[in-house]
Amino acid sequence: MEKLIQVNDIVKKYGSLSALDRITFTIPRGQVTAIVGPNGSGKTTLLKIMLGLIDATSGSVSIGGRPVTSGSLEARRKIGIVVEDQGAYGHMKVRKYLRFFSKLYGVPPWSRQVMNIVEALDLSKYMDVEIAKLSKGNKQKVNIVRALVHEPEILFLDEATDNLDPEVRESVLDQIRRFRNEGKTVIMCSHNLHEVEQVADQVLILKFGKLLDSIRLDAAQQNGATLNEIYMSAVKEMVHL
Ligand SMILES: Nc1ncnc2c1ncn2[C@@H]1O[C@H](COP(=O)(O)OP(=O)(O)OP(=O)(O)O)[C@@H](O)[C@H]1O
Repeated sequence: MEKLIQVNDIVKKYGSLSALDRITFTIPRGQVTAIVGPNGSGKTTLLKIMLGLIDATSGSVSIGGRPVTSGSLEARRKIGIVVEDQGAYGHMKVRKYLRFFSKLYGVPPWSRQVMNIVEALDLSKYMDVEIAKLSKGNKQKVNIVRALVHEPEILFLDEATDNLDPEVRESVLDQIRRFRNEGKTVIMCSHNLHEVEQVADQVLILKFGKLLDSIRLDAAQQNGATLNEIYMSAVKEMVHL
């Protein structure tokens, strides 16, 4: 498997708090990696460092062999990001918003692929509605389409299926599978282990900023273990010293 992302000995401190404590792992190209762990275990902090949105206290991240630091714009063109509540553009109608982001990335709006995603997420009927007036779930769907307008190579999702009804959640999981089947790479944080089990190849378990385990799901499944069992035993064993 080709290594795409290398995370090496990352430490992130907020004052005396170690939000991340010597985290090292690799992410293979063309696979789905899920980061799971209890609230406050450091998942979002880790994603932000991998994206170059914040700097680590020490350690390094590279994507495709190139170091990521805050402000490394070149890497960002290859990346799509879905986080909850991207705020700011609420006054825009969905159509204008998506067109705006296509322009920003210098890609033509309404490629067949983008239209397919709009349809798959059942967003067509909301194209002329202001984003501020959409339900949380529909806002999140717009976030997902926006993250894909420039056809990125790598998709980062932070709790992306929160607020989605079961049917739409399933279509988002389908989009993740489709993306992966095109040889692209997905990194997702989620509290929903059932969902993770359906789409992930690799699962990283964090607690108190430490990486407790890195699991290949196909191997775990061959051994008859469910992700829920593995997760519960890992997080219960780990106590804060
Ligand atoms: N800007 C900040 N300043 C101070 N502490 C922070 C900051 N951002 C995060 N933290 C702390 O770092 C730790 C890890 O937070 P993080 O948001 O990465 O966890 P998480 O695993 O994503 O949590 P959740 O599952 O609740 O979203 C927490 O203790 C959090 O309070």
